[in-house]
Amino acid sequence: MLFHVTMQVNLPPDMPKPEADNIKACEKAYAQDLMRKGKWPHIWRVAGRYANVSIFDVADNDELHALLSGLPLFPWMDIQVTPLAQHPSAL
Ligand SMILES: O=C(O)CC1=CCC(=O)O1
Repeated sequence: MLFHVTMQVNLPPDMPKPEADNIKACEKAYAQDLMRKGKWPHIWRVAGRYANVSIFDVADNDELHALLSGLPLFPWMDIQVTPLAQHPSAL
């Protein structure tokens, strides 16, 4: 199942930089592991925002929730999920 996911990151401005840098490094490693496994085939930066638009390819809602809630940045994210279905005009 494919899901369109928007993640808005809201790190507190007063978080110490070393702590923020460590969380971001953990996030990158976690994300790239899922990308190598084919679970996270697309990620794009939203221009002008600390946000991304991603496509997840997972078995079901429960797998998506498990992957998203495991994100190191999850406690500081607003996440919007849109389930995707086949479009009848798609080739
Ligand atoms: O920077 C972001 O958009 C948050 C993020 C998700 C995966 C990753 O590597 O960074």
